[in-house]
Amino acid sequence: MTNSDPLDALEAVIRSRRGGDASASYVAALFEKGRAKIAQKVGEEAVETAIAAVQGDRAALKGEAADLLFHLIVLLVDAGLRLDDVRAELARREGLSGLVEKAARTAPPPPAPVEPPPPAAVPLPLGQDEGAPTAAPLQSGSAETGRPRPLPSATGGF
Ligand SMILES: N=c1c2ncn([C@@H]3O[C@H](COP(=O)(O)OP(=O)(O)OP(=O)(O)O)[C@@H](O)[C@H]3O)c2ncn1[C@@H]1O[C@H](COP(=O)(O)O)[C@@H](O)[C@H]1O
Repeated sequence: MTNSDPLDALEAVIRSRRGGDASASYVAALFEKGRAKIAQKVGEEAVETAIAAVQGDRAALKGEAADLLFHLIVLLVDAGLRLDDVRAELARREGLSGLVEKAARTAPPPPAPVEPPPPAAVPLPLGQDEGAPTAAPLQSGSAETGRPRPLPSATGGF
């Protein structure tokens, strides 16, 4: 099978260099140095890419972007990922505006549930003093503890 995408072809070559002769292959030497070194190269190339862009140097930007992509693929391969994994992630995001996604990320948390108000005092019927028996309370107490039970919420409880 032929690789028509140059990035796929490059990924295949990079993959084939794992465990190779570090004295004969830059990629094999990178793998040998380890993930921290590869990640450092990605960081350096990213900074150089950004500098070239800010300086408006299109030729340098093209070269640095190529260096960045190359080292990023080495890092992905070292981490056991494929370009197809990145493509799938980008496809998953297709159609989701970065502005919408960011707004959802920074949305304030929903308000805390409101505690029900304490039960209102039951007014005494006219002519009845405090010592006399009163009407049954709106809220019945627990038979076991005598403490008032919490009011049920409108939605059936918390
Ligand atoms: N696309 C590239 C590619 N892009 C950049 N580079 C190398 O990446 C290095 C980056 O340059 P720097 O000056 O930043 O790095 P450095 O100073 O050499 O490295 P450090 O001392 O910082 O570790 C250079 O040596 C470039 O030649 C690449 N090396 C290889 N490839 C591809 O990878 C394939 C396999 O390469 P080998 O494994 O070397 O056969 C090649 O056929 C190419 O297709």
